[in-house]
Amino acid sequence: MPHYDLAIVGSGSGNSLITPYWDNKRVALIDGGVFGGTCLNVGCIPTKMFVYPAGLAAAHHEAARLGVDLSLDKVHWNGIRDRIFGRIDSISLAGRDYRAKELDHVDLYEDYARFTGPRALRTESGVDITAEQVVVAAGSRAVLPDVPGIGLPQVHTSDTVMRIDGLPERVVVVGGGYIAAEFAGIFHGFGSVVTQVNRSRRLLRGHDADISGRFAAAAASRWRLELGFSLQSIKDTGTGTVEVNFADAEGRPLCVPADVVLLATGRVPNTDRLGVEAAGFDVDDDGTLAVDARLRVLSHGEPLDGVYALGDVANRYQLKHVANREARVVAHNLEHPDRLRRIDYTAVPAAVFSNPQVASVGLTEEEARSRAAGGTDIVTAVQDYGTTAYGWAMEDGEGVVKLVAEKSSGRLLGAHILGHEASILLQPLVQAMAGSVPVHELARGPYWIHPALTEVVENALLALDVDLPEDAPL
Ligand SMILES: Cc1cc2nc3c(=O)[nH]c(=O)nc-3n(C[C@H](O)[C@H](O)[C@H](O)COP(=O)(O)OP(=O)(O)OC[C@H]3O[C@@H](n4cnc5c(N)ncnc54)[C@H](O)[C@@H]3O)c2cc1C
Ligand SMILES: NC(=O)c1ccc[n+]([C@@H]2O[C@H](COP(=O)([O-])OP(=O)(O)OC[C@H]3O[C@@H](n4cnc5c(N)ncnc54)[C@H](O)[C@@H]3O)[C@@H](O)[C@H]2O)c1
Repeated sequence: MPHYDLAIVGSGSGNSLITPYWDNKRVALIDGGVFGGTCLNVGCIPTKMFVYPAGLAAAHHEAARLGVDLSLDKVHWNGIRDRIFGRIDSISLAGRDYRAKELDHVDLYEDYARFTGPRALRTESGVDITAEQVVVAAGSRAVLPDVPGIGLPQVHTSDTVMRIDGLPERVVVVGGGYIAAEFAGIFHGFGSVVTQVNRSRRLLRGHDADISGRFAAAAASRWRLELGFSLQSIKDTGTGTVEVNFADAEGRPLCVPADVVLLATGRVPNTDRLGVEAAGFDVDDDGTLAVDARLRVLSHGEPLDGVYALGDVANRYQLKHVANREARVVAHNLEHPDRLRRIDYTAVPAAVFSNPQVASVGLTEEEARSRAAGGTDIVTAVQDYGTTAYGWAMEDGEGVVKLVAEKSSGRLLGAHILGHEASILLQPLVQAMAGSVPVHELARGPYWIHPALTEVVENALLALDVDLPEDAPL
């Protein structure tokens, strides 16, 4: 039975753990899927490679408002698709070949595996592996509603929809989260007729209510949006298209014809496919592997030495920058078992690369008010892009920055932005929250470039009614 110094399940964020430290040791890297995991192959990277040209294609809508006539002549979907995957597939393949062929100390098992003990695994093809230390980086997968027609060839998840042949004329997007928002933006930008249908009445749940409300209004002004409808069935019309059937809480039906259906109804951690019972690993209520602050997997509430988990299988964020940070902590802890470091989840930001973009960090207004200790005053500021010079230049009537802070300390508790380049505008606010820079220092300390769009962030900070110390910058 092969025995390793380190066994890693999952070649996404798990791949980065094979540092030079392991050069003279034996490492098993196990992945039954495409080498490189979700972000590279079917997630962050290809989606954003579609988002960018879709944004260019959508520019004619905005240009008309500004007195510039543009037209969208043609979208070469297959060309765009082949350019994107020509690049991505070769990166994945090169990574695979490097691990499989060029590194003598690494064995790549291209197979799914299940645990038979806390440091023992069996691959699907029956190879038993043991290791001194183990990392579970097995990610998550799309959940599919159990309805008739789910297996039709017109029905996709984010794993397959980016590879379809030809730009579909009519797309139905089912769901109201990140993935639904991003793909509705992509297909709308390219000129497909998009219908987005979501079960709950709120899009981008978990976001600040003002922002999700504004996002829903923006979405409804671009594509057809139906809220409060749950998917019932998908029917083959026999002509190459489908009918997508929904019903609301009262049973009222909604039927939308489509060439392509995208199911974006959430993702679940792959914990259930790992044999966690045999390993004795604890699982949290949300299905993620239970870990301590040092990212050691728990068994009966106690951390297992040398057994770590990271990424979507172990956290509720489902974000690549979180998985990457966790991978750095785990890499350190594997190499320094006597000096274990803890993960810090302070100020984790997220962005939805839809049209418009949404970005946020920290608490929503509702969360801040419900969590505030007695006597703590919560203050908010809402600043429209359209109130700043750059917003005038854009004739923007949609973008907004919303900030949430503690009045007495000037501590920024949350920042929520919707609009052009929201993900970039958010970053100084993330920096401030991570570095505990109070609102008055961030607003009045550094110069803010005039008349850049960042002035909307500066003005939102200045508008927050926080208590100023006497020596606050002017
Ligand atoms: C469409 C889409 C867009 C996204 N966009 C963004 C974005 O813009 N920004 C962002 O921050 N995040 C984004 N995400 C989320 C991000 O991709 C994930 O959070 C991140 O990739 C998770 O990394 P991971 O290492 O945990 O898992 P993965 O990268 O999924 O790696 C897990 C690997 O484990 C393998 N595996 C699973 N089970 C087993 C087993 N039993 N045996 C062997 N191998 C196994 C899988 O084949 C897979 O390769 C997006 C996700 C999707 C789906
Ligand atoms: N830019 C990014 O950072 C990015 C992009 C994509 C994905 N992600 C990550 O991937 C994760 C998964 O994204 P997601 O959008 O699939 O999940 P999600 O959980 O955010 O959204 C799922 C949506 O589907 C709806 N839904 C569920 N069942 C339904 C049904 N039967 N009929 C109609 N609607 C239904 C829900 O109401 C919800 O709005 C996110 O949590 C996110 O962290 C991140």
